[in-house]
Amino acid sequence: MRVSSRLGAIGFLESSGRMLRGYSQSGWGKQSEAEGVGEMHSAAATLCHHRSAFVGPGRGQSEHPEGPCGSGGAAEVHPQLQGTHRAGQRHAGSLGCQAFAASRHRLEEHLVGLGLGGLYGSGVSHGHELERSESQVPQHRKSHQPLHAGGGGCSMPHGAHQRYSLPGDEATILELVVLVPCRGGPVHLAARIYWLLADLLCALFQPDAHLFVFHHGGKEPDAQAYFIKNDLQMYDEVQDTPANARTTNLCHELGQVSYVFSDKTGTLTQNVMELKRISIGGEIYGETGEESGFQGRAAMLNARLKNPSQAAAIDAVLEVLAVSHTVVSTKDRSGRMKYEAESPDEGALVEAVGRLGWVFTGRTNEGLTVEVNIGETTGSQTYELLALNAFTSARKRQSVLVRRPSGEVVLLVKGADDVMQKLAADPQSFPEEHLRAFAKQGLRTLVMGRRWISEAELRQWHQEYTKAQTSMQDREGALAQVADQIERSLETLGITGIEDKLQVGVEDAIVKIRQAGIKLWVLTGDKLETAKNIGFSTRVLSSSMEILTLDLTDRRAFKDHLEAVKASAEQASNNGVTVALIVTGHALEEILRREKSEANGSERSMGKKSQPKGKYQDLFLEVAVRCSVVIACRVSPLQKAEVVTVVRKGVKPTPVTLAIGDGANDVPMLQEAQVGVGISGREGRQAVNCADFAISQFRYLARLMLVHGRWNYRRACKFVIYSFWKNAVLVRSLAFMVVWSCRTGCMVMCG
Ligand SMILES: Nc1ncnc2c1ncn2[C@@H]1O[C@H](COP(=O)(O)OP(=O)(O)OP(=O)(O)O)[C@@H](O)[C@H]1O
Ligand SMILES: [Mg+2]
Ligand code: NA
Repeated sequence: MRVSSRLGAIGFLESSGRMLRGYSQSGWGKQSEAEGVGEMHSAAATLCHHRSAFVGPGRGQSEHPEGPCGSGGAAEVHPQLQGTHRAGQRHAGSLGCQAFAASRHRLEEHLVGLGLGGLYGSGVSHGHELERSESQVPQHRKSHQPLHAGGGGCSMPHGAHQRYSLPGDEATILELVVLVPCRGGPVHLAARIYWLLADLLCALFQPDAHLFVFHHGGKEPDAQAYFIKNDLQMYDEVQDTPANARTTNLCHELGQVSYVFSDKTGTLTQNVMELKRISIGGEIYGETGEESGFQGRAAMLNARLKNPSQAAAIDAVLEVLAVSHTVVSTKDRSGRMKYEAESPDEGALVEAVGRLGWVFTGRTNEGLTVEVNIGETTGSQTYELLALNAFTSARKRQSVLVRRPSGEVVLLVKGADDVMQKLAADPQSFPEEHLRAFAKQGLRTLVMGRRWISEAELRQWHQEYTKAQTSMQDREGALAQVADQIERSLETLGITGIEDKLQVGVEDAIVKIRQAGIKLWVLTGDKLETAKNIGFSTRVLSSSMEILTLDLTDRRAFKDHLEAVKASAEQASNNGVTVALIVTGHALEEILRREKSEANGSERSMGKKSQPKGKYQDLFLEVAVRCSVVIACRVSPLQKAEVVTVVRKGVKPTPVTLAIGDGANDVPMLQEAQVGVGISGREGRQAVNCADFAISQFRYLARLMLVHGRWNYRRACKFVIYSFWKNAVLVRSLAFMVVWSCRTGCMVMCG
């Protein structure tokens, strides 16, 4: 098709209605800009030399004094014009595109006649140009179709060619040619369009990495957490508990952990307690061995018969075990006693002592009843419960004040060896040797004691006890204080050795964790020897290690002691020997003891904001960072948390810490570490409820950190990079869009 004449400009009015811009199509991005109708003509004139030409109206009516807006200019068709006509391509822009060749005044008249003059401007050429082109048009149709009204979008295809002649002036031809800007042919265009669209689609339809990784509030299901929850290799069939991720946004932290703080009892061990040995009056009954249960029954009964004083000592121990506890009993259908204990130690003891002839049968309003079938007084006995001083990890002991069936008032106590030694009436005759023997076998030890209480003391003390019980603030502290008043000068009766077997697979998990270069700290409320023994059997400690012990024997010499330990740690680590440190609760207390601030006035105002450092905190850390294993024993729940804080804040660069525990005494530690892992064990759900992850066996920790943690961390890293890329792509496609559409905002599409 030959085209006789046309205009060459693209013009539009900005929404203000004032500014007119004409854009040249000579190469995209190149533009000539003109303001005002008058200048549009010159803009159009320059455009005439180029193959594409548009006249586009702005939206709405121009307020320009010269009338309808518009632009354009008549021009000769560029020789290439015909080559660019391609059917099937559309200009889908928001501008109406018209090209006219006409003489200006006639066109204007005509457009007004068509009712379009207000909306469409016209670019016109001079008649002589038109005349010349007319001769090249062999045939023209008359057409009075209205042009696209409204300026809201022209959907005429590329190459659309319409002619108009003005009424009564057949010689003047309006010719409308819609040209889609294109350079380089259809393949080029198609490639560009494809690329642009693909780019935009990529950018717009990618899931947003930010949203995915960082912006979830904990309850939303998260893919990473899903993998953890559904990992069959972390599912405990026996207890029917899968792993659980309670805080989903910590999943990737699992892969960066460099310090693990672990509890001992119930975390490394099963928390399935069994009484194995008892020391009474210088004699040890029972043995540790493969057979389950207490094996010293026969020997004990024998000793009872032979020696009356030993018999009394044995009865006294059994009495404490059967009466001083918080166990609740129920009878099952077959009439057998079943015990529910908050403390697994107590459960095991009550169970074992029942087999030795002191069966705890239950609690009533009056007190607790015991079925005795050993010794002189047999049958059901009721002990009136006068007071209960509950066990706490800080007190490390528990006692009951009871009135025996025979009428005497007695305080029955059991607790950790070190506190019981302090409370003993005669600390010198404390059976330390047996204690050490039990602990070396990895047994948990408890010491039994008692004191006869006079009626007068009972009356006076009980008043204080009732007051403390009803105190409105810090009741626990008040109760502990009154308990301290009565728990003193105890007669030491005996020691129990309770076995708590290691969990399956703990050794392997610990070896893996240590091979990964992760430092392992075991923090336990249990005593040093027991902890050390468990340390060896879990392979936390090994005989090739240099094991250093930090205890508080003399407060004044403590600094020198610490310096000496530091020197040996340095020497050993320089020689390539792995160093392990065992630190006691007393030593930790001294290390973390805060020095009184010099300016005592400002002490309060400084308050919690800047907690002063512990006295020997830095020195201790210098030792601790050289050790790949640290065992802290006889630590209180608060100290467990403080140790985590010291490492978190003191070690540089700041490490990611993970704490794992099962009991209520681990809760502060779990909350202090960045990642808290609870073991859903036998000590209630407190630890699990405040943990970020819950597993049912220690051995799953290795998989949680080394497999899931690593994967999660890698995924998170990829998402971050992906997110950067996505945004780069988005901006890039917009940038190309701007250039290619000549800043018109018009999208060129295949149609
Ligand atoms: N019910 C109890 N009655 C009396 N003393 C107890 C009782 N339970 C524990 N003890 C003593 O108190 C100590 C501290 O107990 P705590 O619960 O803080 O730690 P743990 O259970 O020994 O160890 P871990 O911190 O590893 O769980 C125990 O080692 C034990 O000697
Ligand atoms: Mg405990
Ligand atoms: Na525990």
